[in-house]
Amino acid sequence: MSITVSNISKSFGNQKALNNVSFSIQKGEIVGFLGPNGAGKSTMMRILTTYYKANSGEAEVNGHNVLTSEQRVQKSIGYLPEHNPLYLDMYVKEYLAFNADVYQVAKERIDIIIEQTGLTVEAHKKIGQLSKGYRQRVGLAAALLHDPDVLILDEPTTGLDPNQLIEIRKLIKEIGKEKTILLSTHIMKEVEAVCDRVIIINKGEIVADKKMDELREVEEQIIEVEFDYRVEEMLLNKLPNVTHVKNVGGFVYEVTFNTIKDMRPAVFDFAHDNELKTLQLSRKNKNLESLFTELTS
Ligand SMILES: Nc1ncnc2c1ncn2[C@@H]1O[C@H](COP(=O)(O)OP(=O)(O)OP(=O)(O)O)[C@@H](O)[C@H]1O
Repeated sequence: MSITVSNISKSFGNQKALNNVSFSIQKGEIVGFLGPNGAGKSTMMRILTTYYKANSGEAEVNGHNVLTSEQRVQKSIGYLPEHNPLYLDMYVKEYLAFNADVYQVAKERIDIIIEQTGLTVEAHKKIGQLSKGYRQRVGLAAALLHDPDVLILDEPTTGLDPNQLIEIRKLIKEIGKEKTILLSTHIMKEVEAVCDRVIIINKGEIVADKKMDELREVEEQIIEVEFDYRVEEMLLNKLPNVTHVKNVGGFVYEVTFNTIKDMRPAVFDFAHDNELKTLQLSRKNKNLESLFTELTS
């Protein structure tokens, strides 16, 4: 296992930021750590990076205990903190050289990392002159310099414009081919775009831990349909793969199916066969977004 967290709790004064949190991450996984503001994502990440000490429980990175083998843990981890603090007056290369010194990394690594993170054309500039997207690349480059096995990225795309966002997600996915990544976010689409697995945290507790493939497979489909007249729910229940029918007011019905096949044509044909007119028909998917809302609202 690259990361193992067992029964971690952490309080700040009276406030419990993490309550008995456990999960593990295998080598090579890209895991999204998803939760609303204040859920405990950064706190968990800071415990893994040894910046915070937990009140109870245990955590290991690459088999090294965060309490008893701090330095080994730090060597195993590349960390991009929230808000990516950088020295804006430093040149990109100068900043990476400074980090290489701190980590006692050979200077040759700098050019390799600059290329890997797509910084080559901007490498001669001062960090303060770079766009936010390129500043994130510098943060990622610094986190990767010592070639860690595990990357911990705290909200790596916050504040980026849509193009930069796509670029940085692409880069993270690319890096994820060789590293284990734990990435925090409150954007569900980000998890869908980048991750193999999602761990949802709410109020300091893990409320879901699922593989993205699993989520896609169990996708439920809800069709909202409005007819021009009342229909017996019993009749709608006879449609194939129906799990639930609900009248949501007037002649509007919500029909839930447990199939990924688009059931709109079947509902349309149903109306025709029963001499009803379809006034409106729309399909909603029970995807990660609804799971997140259900578990965290
Ligand atoms: N150093 C601290 N001192 C006091 N309280 C803290 C400290 N760090 C975190 N907290 C509290 O712990 C809780 C969890 O915060 P945390 O920053 O881990 O959440 P988060 O999920 O990362 O949120 P966000 O998405 O807003 O960054 C919050 O209520 C926060 O106020």
